[in-house]
Amino acid sequence: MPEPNAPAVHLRDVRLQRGGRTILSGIDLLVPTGSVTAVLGPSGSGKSTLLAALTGELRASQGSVDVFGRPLPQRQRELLETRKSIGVLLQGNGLLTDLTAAENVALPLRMHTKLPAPVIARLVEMKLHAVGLRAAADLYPRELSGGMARRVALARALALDPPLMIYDEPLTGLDPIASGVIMSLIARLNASLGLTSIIVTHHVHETLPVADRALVIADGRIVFSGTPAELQQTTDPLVRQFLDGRPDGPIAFDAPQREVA
Ligand SMILES: Nc1ncnc2c1ncn2[C@@H]1O[C@H](COP(=O)(O)OP(=O)(O)OP(=O)(O)O)[C@@H](O)[C@H]1O
Repeated sequence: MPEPNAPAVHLRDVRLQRGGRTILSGIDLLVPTGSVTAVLGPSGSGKSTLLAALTGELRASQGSVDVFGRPLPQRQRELLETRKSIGVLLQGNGLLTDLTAAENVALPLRMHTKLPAPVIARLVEMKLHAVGLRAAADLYPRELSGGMARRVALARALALDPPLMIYDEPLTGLDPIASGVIMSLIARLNASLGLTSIIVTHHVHETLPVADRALVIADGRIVFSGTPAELQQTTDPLVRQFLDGRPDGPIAFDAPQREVA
C-alpha cells in the first residue's frame, strides 16, 4: 500500500551503471503524486536507464529509490508485487500479434488476478472505453493503425489500475494527429484516474504542454529540473542546445559517451 502523502517517486543521490560504466550519477528526483513529469534529453543520455531504475529492472549502485514512500524491494517476489503498481507503456507497444485487442488488454488481469472471466471481460471493456477503442475489441494488432495500437497498449498498461504510469517514447512512429490524441489521452487519464505520469520523450513541443514538471538529462546528470515555463526561459547553454536542437555546443552529440564522475 502507498504511504499517504508520499511522493510517487523519490530518488536520492542515485548512481546508475550499465556494463560497468556509470550512465547517471548524483540523481535527486522528487515526483509529486498526481503530477505529469516529462523526462527529456538527447539520445543516449540515460532516459531509459532512469526508467529502468524506477521499475527495479536496474538496481542503483548508490543512493535510494523510493516509490510511493517505500524503497523498491530487494527481493524479486516483493519487487514483482510493487511492479503491479507501475504501468509501463513500452516504445514498441509490445502487443501480441495473435491475440485481439481485448485479449491483449486481458492478459495482465489473467496473469495477476483470479477474477472470473465475466469480470475480466467487463474490466477490459472499461479500459478500452477509457482509450476510446471499445469498438476495436475484436480487432487484431495488424488491423489497427499505429495510433490505435498505441492506445490498446495504453489500455493494457492500465489494466491493473496502477497509480504510477511510465511512458517510454509514447509518440515514436506516430503522425502529428495520432501524437496529439495520445498526449491528450495521457493527460486526461492522469487527471481523471488520479494517476502520476512520467513521460520519457524526444518530443519536447508535444509533451511540455501537458507536463507539470520537466527534467533534462545530459552529461550523465540532471541538468534541469523545473516547470515547463522555467524550462522555456532557461539560459543554461547545455539545456538551450538541446531545446534548440543545435549540433554545436556543450553536448557532444557525435562523440562517444565518456565516463561520468
Ligand atoms: N545493457 C547495457 N550495457 C551497457 N551500456 C548500455 C546498456 N544499455 C544502455 N547502455 C548505454 O547507456 C547509455 C544510456 O542509454 P539509454 O538507453 O538510457 O539512453 P536514452 O536517453 O534512453 O537514449 P534514447 O533516447 O536513444 O533511447 C547509452 O550510452 C547506452 O549505450
